[in-house]
Amino acid sequence: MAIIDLNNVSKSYVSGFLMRKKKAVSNISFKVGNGEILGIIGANGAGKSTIIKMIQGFIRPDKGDILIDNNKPFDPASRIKMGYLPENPYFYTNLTAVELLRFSTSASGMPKQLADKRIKTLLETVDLYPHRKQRLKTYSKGMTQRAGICFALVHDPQVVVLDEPMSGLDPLGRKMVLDLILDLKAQGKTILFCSHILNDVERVCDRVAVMDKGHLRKVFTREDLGNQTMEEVFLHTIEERSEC
Ligand SMILES: Nc1ncnc2c1ncn2[C@@H]1O[C@H](COP(=O)(O)OP(=O)(O)OP(=O)(O)O)[C@@H](O)[C@H]1O
Repeated sequence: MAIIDLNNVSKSYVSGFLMRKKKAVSNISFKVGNGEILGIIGANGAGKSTIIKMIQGFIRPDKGDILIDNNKPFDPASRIKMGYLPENPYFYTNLTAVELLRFSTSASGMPKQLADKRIKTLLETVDLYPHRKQRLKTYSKGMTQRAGICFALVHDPQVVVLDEPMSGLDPLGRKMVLDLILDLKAQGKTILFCSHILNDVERVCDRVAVMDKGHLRKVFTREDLGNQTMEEVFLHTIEERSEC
């Protein structure tokens, strides 16, 4: 059963002094099944974040439909099911990590005892527990990224959407997050994530979608890769299009 379902979705932005319309994504259709991990890869400006923002219900498509477990993205029934890590997480920096996460658990109505246990486990998993009482303004980029991952997961969402989850992380942090993603998969969560780090995508994704200049060029499984690396398939897909 599809948990994330995009059907013929297009989105343009209007910008600049002349208010020119520019297509960010065109006629995108794909589904992510229950318990599946789909990776989206593509060059800068390919339209990955635009897709994620529409799935989150932050912006609406001009054309086409998006359903999250049969509900529209901006429906509260969808929002409560989703956890989201933005490309550049930014939080109110006078909060400590624990205060930030308590804000999310109380907004989602999680009982306090369960919330405290979950906050502790997550902060330990990403190695932030010793820093839990520090204000976020004292965090490094990688620490903020790890706090953002906890914020995305603390209300125990069924659908997890991660925009560049490895951004700013050192090799240890990257491994930590990859293990966390695999653990979420083992729990049966549905995961969509964008990354420029193709090795990471190859390690964890069941299927990979290649975006290029607002178009979905190809969706392939790990088995489809055969002897090729993810980088070879990616470059080949992009080059094929530019030759057309
Ligand atoms: N708010 C906006 N206003 C105008 N144009 C925008 C806006 N957001 C994105 N765009 C344009 O839409 C296109 C797709 O951008 P998007 O951020 O979705 O790409 P991306 O694949 O996530 O890129 P990156 O890998 O650099 O994060 C780009 O041409 C970008 O300039």
